[in-house]
Parts: sequence; C-alpha cells; structure tokens
Amino acid sequence: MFPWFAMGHITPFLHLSNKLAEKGHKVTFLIPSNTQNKFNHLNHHPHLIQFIPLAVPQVDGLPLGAETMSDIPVHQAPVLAVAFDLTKDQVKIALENLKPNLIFFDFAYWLPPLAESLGVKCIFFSVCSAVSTSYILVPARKLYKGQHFSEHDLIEPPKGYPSGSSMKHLLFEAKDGVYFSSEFNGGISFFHRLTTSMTESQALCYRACTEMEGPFIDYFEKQYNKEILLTGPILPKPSHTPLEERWAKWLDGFKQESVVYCAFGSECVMEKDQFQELVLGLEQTGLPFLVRLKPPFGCETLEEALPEGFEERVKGRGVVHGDWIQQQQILSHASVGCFVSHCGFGSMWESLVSSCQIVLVPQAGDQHANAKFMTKELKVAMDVERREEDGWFTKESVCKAVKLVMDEGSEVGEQVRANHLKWKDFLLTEDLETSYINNFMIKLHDILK
Ligand SMILES: O=c1ccn([C@@H]2O[C@H](COP(=O)(O)OP(=O)(O)O[C@H]3O[C@H](CO)[C@@H](O)[C@H](O)[C@H]3O)[C@@H](O)[C@H]2O)c(=O)[nH]1
Repeated sequence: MFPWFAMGHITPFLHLSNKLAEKGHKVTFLIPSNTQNKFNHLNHHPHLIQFIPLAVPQVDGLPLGAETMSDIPVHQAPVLAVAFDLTKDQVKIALENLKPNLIFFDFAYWLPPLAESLGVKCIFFSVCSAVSTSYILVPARKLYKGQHFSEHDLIEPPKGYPSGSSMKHLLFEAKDGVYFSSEFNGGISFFHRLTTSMTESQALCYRACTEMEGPFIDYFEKQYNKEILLTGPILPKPSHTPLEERWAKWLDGFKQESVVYCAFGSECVMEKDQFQELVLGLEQTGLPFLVRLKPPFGCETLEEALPEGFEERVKGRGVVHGDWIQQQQILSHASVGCFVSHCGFGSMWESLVSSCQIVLVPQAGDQHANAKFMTKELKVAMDVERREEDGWFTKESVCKAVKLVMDEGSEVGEQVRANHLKWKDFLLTEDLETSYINNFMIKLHDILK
C-alpha cells in the first residue's frame, strides 16, 4: 500500500488492508515514519499488516517535521507533493526487498513504470467516489499537458457523463475544480498526476457498489478502458470505544433524534463570516446542536470566532467544539437526529448508514459532486441554498434546510427519510459486504494470473 500522505487517504487504504488481511493476505504499508503511530490502532491484524516507515525529505517551503496534509494548510499540498515524489528511491528499495504481488497506490504517478520493471502489478485505489472522480478526472475533459481549466469548463459534466442536468455544477463549485489543473512551480498538476496514475495502472479500484453508482462506474470503465474492481461499501465496524463521557452525558439530556450534529471533516477551515452564518442558522432552528469545526481563517480560537452574545444565548442547548470528536459514535447516539455535513467521502458513507436526517453544505473539491449525488440522484439529503457565483449561504438558508428535514409532518423530510432508509437497509444487508469482497478477491487473483 502506498497512499498519498493524507489522513483521508491513509485511512481508507488501511481499511482495505484489513479486509485483505481478513482473507489471510500479507500487507506492507509504506507510511511517513512519525505518522505510523497515529494509525496503529486502526491496524486490526498487526501480525499480517506491517508498516514500513518512509523518511519525508525536507524540501523548500515544507514546515519542519510536516509529513501529511494534516500538518500543513491545504494550499501547501503542492510542496508536500514534491517531498512525496522524492521518496521514490526509498519506495524502489522497499519494492526490491519485498517483491510484492500487487501495489495499491493513488498519487504516485511515477510508480507504474517502476513497478513494471520489477514485475509488480499496480492498482489505482480511489479514496473518492466514482461520481466525483468521473466528473473531472477523465480523458473526456481533453486537458493536455500545459493547458488549464477555466471555471466555465467544469460547469457542464464531461461528454457522455451518465447523468444530465442534475450533476451540473454551479459556478462556485466549478471554480473549485480549476485547482486540479494548476501546475505549481512547473511541476505536474493534480489532474495529470491522477489521470496518469489511472492510465498506467493495471486496474482501477473503487469503494463503491454497482447498485448505487453503477452508471458512473461504467462510464469510468469506458473512459479508461480498464477493469474496475469494487470493494463494496467497506463500512466502518461499530467502534468498541464508548463515546467520551462528557458528550454521552450531554447528549443523553435531550429528546430522541432531536440534536443536530454539524461537522465538516478533518481538513475544512471556513471563512469567518460563513462560520458565523452557519452557527447562527443552527441557533435559529431552536433545536439543540453540537458543532465540530476548526476555528475559521484569521481566528486563533473558536471563542473569538463566535458571533456576539452567541454563547450566552445557546447555553445549555448548543456547543461548538474545535477538537477531534468521535463522529461515528456521535452519529449513532439516540439523541442525534440530523447531520449537517460537508459530504466528504468518509462522512458520506457514515451518514448513509446512520439514522440521521442529512443536510449538506459541501465546502470543496469532490464534496460538491458527492452532495449532488446524495440530494439529486439518491434523494436522501437536503441541500442548503447558496449564491451561484461564490457559494455564499445565509443563516436563514441553513435554518430552512434543517427545519425542512426535522419539522414534524414535513413532506420533504418524510421523503428523504424514506429514501435514506431504503439505502441504509441495502448497505447493511447481511452478506452484501462479504459478497463484494469475495468477488474483489477473485478479480485480484485473475489479475495475477
Ligand atoms: O472530529 C472529527 C473529524 C473527523 N472525523 C472522521 O474523519 C473522517 C473525515 O473524512 P471525510 O468525511 O471524508 O472528510 P475529510 O477529512 O474532509 O476528507 C478529505 O478526504 C476525503 C477523501 O477521503 C474527501 O472526500 C474530502 O473532500 C476531503 O476533505 C470521517 O471518518 C469522520 O468520522 C472524526 O471522527 N472526528
């Protein structure tokens, strides 16, 4: 396993490793040396899954000791990518020593030729949905090296994309995709890094189900003319660690399914004015709420970011928390009835298998396509009204979306609840996961033949 140096990439690669180990396979995981400690607890088969530490080279602009995206601001990703590419020699030595049958990778576009020279097969493993990757990262976008997307290029889906107007992006969403084509300091763009990785790998692998994303997977398969292996949902196992007492106690104090939980993943930092509209919108709902968000840009602490008088007004029914929280356990607490999410891929799955009503406020990248898929295609979630050019949302629009799904007797609320329940039941069908993984194993063996 050789994922991009980011928590959101290392985690799904490790989940997949656990699945392979459950079938008795030996897995070696290349990981930055000081980051390994953060993942030991997720390694459920330490006798089969071995971490090999990589020294992250010191490069200009990379803060001392930084190893993954969670150690740096998002805009420094290109600098980390330079350090990541410089691990090539260490990776080569590891492969020569290990002689694995297969490598799963994503961002290391230089890996396929290296692996081929050592007789090892490469599989591109996507940590994002098929719906979102096939919106931007496909040859149909016809972006040649040295060319750049304009924001208008990404409003329409690429030619042949399986869904019509429902997935069409608004201007502010399209603007986010332009970043993929930027070449930083003359280096390779993320668009070319990823499309090269996919083009040169033996097969592509998605955490997906045909029942949900079938047409998008077929489209991808045709675009790359490669086999797509599906792992199925790989749902997180119910955690054995109980919810921290302070949260459990606080949540216990409210009515069943009455609390709104709001969280935007591990990376998101908002603009201060949008952060304030969001919390004011939650205040306006009159419902109890628990927010997990980092302090917004320009603020050291959450306290200085909160609107005036906010803390006194919501005392006893509203909490804004800046540090890590056990999201999975929070979502399965009986008092939590609504999840206001950015629709990152991890949260998307966690929301689907929860019993919460879902409200989506995507913030960046793949989250826009994921959110459209959830609201317009699966119709399991409600979106918050935004301004087309810059995505601005008001406290009134946040409040309206939450109330639409939470108010008793709301017709829209009942519709999304029913659709959500259908998909939740499907994803939790006994043996669904096992049958996907068994098929996946058969296909891996075929690739090795
Ligand atoms: O306080 C926290 C914050 C996060 N999480 C967990 O961390 C994961 C976060 O993953 P995700 O929902 O995908 O959000 P991001 O961290 O924002 O993920 C990044 O990586 C994803 C791909 O894996 C992309 O889809 C997102 O757009 C990108 O922002 C989830 O399992 C959460 O349950 C917690 O448990 N507690």
